Amino acid sequence: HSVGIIGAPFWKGQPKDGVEKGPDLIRSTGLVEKLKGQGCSVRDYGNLKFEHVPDDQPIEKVQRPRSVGHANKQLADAVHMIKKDGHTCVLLGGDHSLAIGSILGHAASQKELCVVWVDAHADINTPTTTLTGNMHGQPVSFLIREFHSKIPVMPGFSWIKPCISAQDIVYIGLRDVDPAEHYILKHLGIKFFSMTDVDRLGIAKVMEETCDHIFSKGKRPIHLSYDIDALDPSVSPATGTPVMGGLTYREGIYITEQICQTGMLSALDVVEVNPKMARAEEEISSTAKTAVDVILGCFGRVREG
Ligand SMILES: CN[C@](CCCC[B-](O)(O)O)(CCN1CCCCC1)C(=O)O
Ligand SMILES: [Mn+2]
Ligand SMILES: [Mn+2]
Repeated sequence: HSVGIIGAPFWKGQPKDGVEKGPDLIRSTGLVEKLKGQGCSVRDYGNLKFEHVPDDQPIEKVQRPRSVGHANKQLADAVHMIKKDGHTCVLLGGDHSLAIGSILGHAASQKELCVVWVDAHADINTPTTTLTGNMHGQPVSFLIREFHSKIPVMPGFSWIKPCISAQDIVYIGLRDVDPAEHYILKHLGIKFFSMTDVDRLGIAKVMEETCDHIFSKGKRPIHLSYDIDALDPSVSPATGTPVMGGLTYREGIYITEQICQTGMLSALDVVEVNPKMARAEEEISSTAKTAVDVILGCFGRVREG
């Protein structure tokens, strides 16, 4: 595996500071050394520098829209470059609004990509349906073609062209979905495995059905967007929007082992690690270590040795 790492210390998709410390916290937990230790070649492209966007007043309810749009344009260009350099791209967040740039940058180099979105949340609010105005709850609505007439024009977002269709994305781990989001998921017929489905089917069947769905017309590059809050807060408490009843550590790692097995992983996001949301040092280290283990599982680490 050839891995290109990019850090995006960005927090403006949500209000809680600390998530911008995610990239360096994950690195300090030994990510590069451990990837090399399991035979990967690794290039760390460092962290993006996000310049201040002045007068970034809310638009209706949407908070910090210009900063989010600008940061994601920078990220999209970086991810595109990393893909052209021939790596599987690993984005270290930062909040989940960064998936806009990560997936668009990925799509610029891989036409037929599909998305596996591992998250307690659907992140599919539009600027109109959002209840909080936080853009980390909206990225998917900017990416899906079926929405194109439903997203209001916003400054900083004119560069965005949706790059996937509703059937190109599968969710795993949903357990805190807003009513408007649920309507959108059902209306667009988007495939999802909630925590109820994980309980009913078991994670092995969930992954089997996920791969059947995304590969129904043949294998294609996968973009795995992994929100650390998909995991149970007992495993990864240091995050901004924790929700009880999440994936176990084993389920979270099994997902990565299965995605790795397809041989089609082309880009990975690991987002929403926020050390300031921890109540104790152990909570920071548990969250950071789990984030590293998620990445190692994507690049060939198997528990049998
Ligand atoms: C479920 N939608 C939320 C959370 C988005 C989480 C983003 B992620 O990247 O961490 O997944 C929450 C909306 N609720 C907040 C509490 C009151 C009811 C609405 C939103 O702000 O849109
Ligand atoms: Mn998310
Ligand atoms: Mn989430």
